[in-house]
Amino acid sequence: MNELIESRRCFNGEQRRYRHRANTLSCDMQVSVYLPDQAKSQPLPAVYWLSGLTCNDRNFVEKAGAQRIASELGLILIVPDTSPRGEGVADADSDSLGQGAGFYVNATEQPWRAHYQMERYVTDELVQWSADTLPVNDKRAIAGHSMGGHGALTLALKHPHLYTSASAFSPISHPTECPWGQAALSAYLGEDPQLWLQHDACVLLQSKRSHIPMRVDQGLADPFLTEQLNPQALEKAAQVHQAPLAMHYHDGFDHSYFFVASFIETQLRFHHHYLR
Ligand SMILES: N[C@@H](CCC(=O)N[C@@H](CSC=O)C(=O)NCC(=O)O)C(=O)O
Repeated sequence: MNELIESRRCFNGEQRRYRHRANTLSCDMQVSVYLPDQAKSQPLPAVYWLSGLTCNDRNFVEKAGAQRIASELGLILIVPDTSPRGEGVADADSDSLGQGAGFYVNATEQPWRAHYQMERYVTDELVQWSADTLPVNDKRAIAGHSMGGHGALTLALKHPHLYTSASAFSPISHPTECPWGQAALSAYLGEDPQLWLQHDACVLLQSKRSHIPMRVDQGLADPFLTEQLNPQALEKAAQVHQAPLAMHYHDGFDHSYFFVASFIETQLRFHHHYLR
């Protein structure tokens, strides 16, 4: 099953929504896609956007205002949901676990492992779905916010052949050492912290020599800055291991999509430079 379920004119392009059967997740998934008009005459590069806790595929496309600059630059935006969904899919009474909180890992533990395979979904099935469904070329970037910023950085570091560049707003930078990350990684991967290391951008920067250009934007009025996000740990790991990370701090900005909307143009121009 692969259906176009909504299409609306937006700047010089179309804001679409698809529903498709996701075999890796064993459920149906909704994906939002922004398709600039340039795609009518040539295949275009794509930016994959990964959203944060409590989000689905709509938060970014309705709040970030990314379509205007994507239409100018000729970038297709591909925005998946943040977890598997449905009545038969395990859930938790928490904003940071279960539906809306897939953390972009492949769960190995019960009751999660039957559906929560978000790393494989994003890096494998969604890439193939995009090639089969959309006028994409073979250039891709990945970006995200908060939990999705963690996803963008870790998936780019683990799958560097897939992406030309990666960026994040307010990422959960060191999930093995923060409450959101520890709760999710222990549930999805088991209690042994050694099993979590491959899903922490700070650790991946230490163990892999990364050449992928990365940009992070972080608001300094973000209420989650110290307890959950820890951008300084990421900055330090990148410095020590000479990884190409540009960290930008912004006075007065919080964790919301008002912050994302303020700098999404900067991040899309960053990706466009490498995708050309
Ligand atoms: N209530 C939760 C945090 C909810 C929240 O702030 N979600 C953010 C992402 S946080 C990290 O992944 C978000 O994007 N919300 C949707 C939106 O449209 O703003 C808590 O405090 O634990």
